[in-house]
Amino acid sequence: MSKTFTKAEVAGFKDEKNGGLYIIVDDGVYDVSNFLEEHPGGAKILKRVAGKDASKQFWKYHNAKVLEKYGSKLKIGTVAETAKL
Ligand code: HEM
Repeated sequence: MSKTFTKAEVAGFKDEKNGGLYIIVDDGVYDVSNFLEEHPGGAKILKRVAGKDASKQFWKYHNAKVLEKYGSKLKIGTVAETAKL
């Protein structure tokens, strides 16, 4: 089940009580709604970047193994626009 999202659509998912929390890492969209309590780095930091592109923060604290392990569980789609300025 993979969907294509625009960044604007992902931006709408930043509230636990209102649809859930999505974050963007590179060109992937991850639903971290049910991962908040499980996240070793804490729920607070994920809530802070919810709805946004958190690639920079993600790669600061994790390596590719993290996405290999959790990616299939949390990834719900990809972002349509990948252009970086
Ligand atoms: C798909 C999303 C994410 C997953 C699956 C994930 C998973 C993990 C895992 C498994 C760890 C344990 C350390 C390790 O094994 O490397 C961790 C630690 C951590 N994560 Fe995340 N994380 C995600 C997103 C984020 C984001 C977006 C941030 C920052 C905004 C963040 C900040 C941290 C921090 C600060 C730690 C603790 C590092 C430490 O104590 O050394 N994580 N995360």
